[in-house]
Amino acid sequence: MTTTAPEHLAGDEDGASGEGVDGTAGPAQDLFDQDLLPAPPHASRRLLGSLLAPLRGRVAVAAVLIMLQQAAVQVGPLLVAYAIDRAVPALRGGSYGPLIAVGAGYLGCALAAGVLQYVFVRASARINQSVLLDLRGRIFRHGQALSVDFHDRYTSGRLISRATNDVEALRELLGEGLQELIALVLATVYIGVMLLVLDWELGAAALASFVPLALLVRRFQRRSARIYDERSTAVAAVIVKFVETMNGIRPVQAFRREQANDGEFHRLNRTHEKVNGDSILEMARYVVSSRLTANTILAAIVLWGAYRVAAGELALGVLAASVLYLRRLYDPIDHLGMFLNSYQSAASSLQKIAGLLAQRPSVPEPAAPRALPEPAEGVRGREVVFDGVGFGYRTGGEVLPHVDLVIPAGQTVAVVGSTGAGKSTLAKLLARFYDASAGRVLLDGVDVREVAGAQLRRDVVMVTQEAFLFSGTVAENIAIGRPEATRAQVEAAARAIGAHEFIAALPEGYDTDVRKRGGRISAGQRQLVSFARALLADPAVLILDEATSSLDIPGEQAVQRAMHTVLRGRTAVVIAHRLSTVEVADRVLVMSRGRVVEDGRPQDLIADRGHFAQLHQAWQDSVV
Ligand SMILES: Nc1ncnc2c1ncn2[C@@H]1O[C@H](COP(=O)(O)OP(=O)(O)OP(=O)(O)O)[C@@H](O)[C@H]1O
Repeated sequence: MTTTAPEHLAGDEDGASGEGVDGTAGPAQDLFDQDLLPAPPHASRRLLGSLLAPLRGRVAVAAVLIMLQQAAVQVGPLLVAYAIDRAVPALRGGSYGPLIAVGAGYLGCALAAGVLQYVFVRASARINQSVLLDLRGRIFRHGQALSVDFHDRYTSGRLISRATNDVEALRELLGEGLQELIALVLATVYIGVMLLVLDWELGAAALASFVPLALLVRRFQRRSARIYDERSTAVAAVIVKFVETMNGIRPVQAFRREQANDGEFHRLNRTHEKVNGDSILEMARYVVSSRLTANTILAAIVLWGAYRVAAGELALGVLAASVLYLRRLYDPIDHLGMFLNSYQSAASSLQKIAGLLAQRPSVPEPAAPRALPEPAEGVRGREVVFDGVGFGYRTGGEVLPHVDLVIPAGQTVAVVGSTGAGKSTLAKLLARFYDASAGRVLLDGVDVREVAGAQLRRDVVMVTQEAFLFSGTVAENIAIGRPEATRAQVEAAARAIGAHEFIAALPEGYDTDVRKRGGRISAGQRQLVSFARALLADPAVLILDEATSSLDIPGEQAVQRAMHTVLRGRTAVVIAHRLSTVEVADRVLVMSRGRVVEDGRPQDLIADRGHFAQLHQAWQDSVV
């Protein structure tokens, strides 16, 4: 099943610029439309192995415990046979000893089995919790480590589904299913041996009865594997739709999408329900057919056994014990179905998680990072070079055909151009959210692909329009790029860009939690906070992508004033729609269809009467 609609969410989440929506080729049939991502063979088995490997010792202890527990449980029918064939005749002869021994043995075994089970359940619960803790952590870390390119295509709803629904499926398997299976396998082995020891003919017949039962199990397993794949995809689709709608609740309500969304959600919900129904039906079919088969076999064995008892070939106690053993074997056959259900569910979930974890960042860390040279005395910025850079998003056509550009250290460059011209893309290549498909982006002569991620994030900071705030206080949000900053430094940064007044007016000032009521912060204020954040991070290269677009005129003027201070000495790339922003620039680049079509000082470009002159005129007209 494919869920194309949620892909739009990726664009919305990524940034407010509506990326991916007007992509040239459009994200038609992307592999990422599917839940199952490509993974190397046996990836899920290897994943499970790597999760259990550190717990080897504990797994071994749990295995010994369950073996002992099953041994204690399976002695019961043997004691019954002894009671019927030996203790009862002895009692008739006046000897109580054997019967007392049987009673004491039965009690002792029951006690031992109970204690062992308790210890085993505790041990295996600890193993399960460790595995799940590890797995959830891995999914989260991996999701964070994967490049923006991955998140453009794989929606956050799917990621949530992996970390919740799929981990939960594994929890069910490890929690209950696996314990039952181990107990069942061990019981089968013990009972098989006991039956053969008691009476080899009866034992052989009982073991042969496994053939039809195994065939039934196999058929059920095959069918439920398919159903479980469908089920986990259907669950993910429901989650994706839910997350998409709730994340975009404002546009949903603004555009009256509720009814259409209801319809779509209902459809996905129904698909989920139907797949669930199929799974229950399949289970019911299996339970009925396996019970019928088991009971028929049991009836045949009882008849045959009774005939042999009558003929004096078999002791009554042995027949009774054999029937008890067989019942113990056949009774859990329903559970085996349930176990197989949770096994299928977990196997399909594990495969999806393994597929996710097998993804490698498209913007990898360099194997041998190169340090950026120490800046020259008095220089804060770095030289930026685009050397024959070409780029296209994976889901679209070519966006930047060929860019050659040199920005000397300390220069402020404004990038202007029509919507979709490639301005943000240029900036994102510089911040290395994506890697160029051709050519190189150089920082002080070093290819950004060779710079360690940590250094690059320190040296190149991008402030975007969305101005995302993390949960936490305003001060923490400003200090994100420099957590060691003192409160005085945080305040100084806020003052420098004119954010101090509104922050001081918040209920708890800099300590106001931005996610709590009362800490609600407007779009413009969010931009001021993220601007202060960038200032405090003090990068060598600052990219402002429409960073002042949500500010009102006084707010913007405050930022304009601050910009001169903020940008002085550093290299800055300012993507601007407003004339006022361009005024701070030493140089203007005009982009059209991924190419730099004009490049020069603002006043020179105005004099040249080209694109920029026209834009400039239009701006001036709109201001008047
Ligand atoms: N994540 C993405 N996946 C696919 N295509 C994308 C993505 N982001 C942008 N594009 C496409 O690349 C082209 C350039 O987009 P870009 O955001 O760089 O333009 P822009 O000049 O910054 O536009 P705007 O001024 O509207 O923000 C557009 O056609 C856009 O649809």
